[in-house]
Amino acid sequence: MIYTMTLNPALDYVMHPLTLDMGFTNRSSSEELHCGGNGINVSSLLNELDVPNIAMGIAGGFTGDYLLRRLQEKGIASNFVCLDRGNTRINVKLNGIVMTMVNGMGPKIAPKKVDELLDRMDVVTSGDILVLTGSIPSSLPSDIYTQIMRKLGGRGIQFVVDAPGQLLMDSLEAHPFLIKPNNHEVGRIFDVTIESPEECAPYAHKLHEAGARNVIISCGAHGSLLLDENGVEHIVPTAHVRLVNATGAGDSMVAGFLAQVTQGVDYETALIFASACGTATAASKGIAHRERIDRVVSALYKKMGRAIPGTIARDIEANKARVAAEDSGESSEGDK
Ligand SMILES: O=P(O)(O)OC[C@@]1(O)O[C@H](CO)[C@@H](O)[C@@H]1O
Repeated sequence: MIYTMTLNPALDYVMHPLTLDMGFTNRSSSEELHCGGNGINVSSLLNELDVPNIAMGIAGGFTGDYLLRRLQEKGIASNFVCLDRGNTRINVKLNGIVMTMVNGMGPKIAPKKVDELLDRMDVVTSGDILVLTGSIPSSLPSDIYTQIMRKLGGRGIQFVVDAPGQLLMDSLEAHPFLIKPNNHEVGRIFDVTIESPEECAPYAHKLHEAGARNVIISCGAHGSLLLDENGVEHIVPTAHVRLVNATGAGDSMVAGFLAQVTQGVDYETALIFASACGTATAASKGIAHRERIDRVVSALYKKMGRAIPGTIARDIEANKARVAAEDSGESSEGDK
């Protein structure tokens, strides 16, 4: 089973302002509300791909109730500690000419709620994957990810960590199965400016030597690099799409990679699929749906001049058949 952990979930309120003049009232042309927070995004994409997973975390107040209800409606299994006071944050994403984000701080979390969460983590057992991703609310100890990994260490659990700066570096002592920073985050860690996957390679090796087993570094439209646990570098480009909203694109990559490697697929194929999932979300309002992922997978293989591997091609065909069957079911329902 794959578990995702979102300590500071959010409702992502996406606005599309036509202007952004500081000090004046600006008007948005449309708005959307999505369930957010990195772990929840990973769970949402896994759910699109029908990969069993459970979203864990801490939620509170009316926003937390809404979030948990939406997860349930979408069929995403969850195991959240509920706060007695305080609201899950609302993160504002201003999707104008330049994307601007204002992320909330999140509610205060009482120590007994942290203990409750740590107790609940005993459900994660040998053979499971635990994805630790996203910011840590300021009222929680800054080493909470390390605490969780130490508590669960030695139980045959694989950790995936997608966190900024020191949080990521501290996690390496637990030899995570996968880390996935982007080029900017890696640049900040090593105090360098890097754009392309090729430029990221020396830093991926440093992260590997420091303890990470697989290192993916995403570089936006420049593509992405995977240094796998055998020390082999893989570089894939990005399919060309119209950018709609990059929020959750990195989380979608993590989900896409896990969806493939848990089926025993080779690392290069998993990276290509991960890249397509990230791109599909960047081209979507919210986390990508299955149909768009399939279209982007096909476009990416075409761009690379390669045939789609059999297992993925069969999944795409099966999904097309499912959608067609649902559509014809709907139209015959409508005829009644
Ligand atoms: O404030 P954090 O925890 O660093 O980031 C939270 C967040 O920006 O990340 C996700 C995208 O990856 C969004 O769904 C969410 O709003």
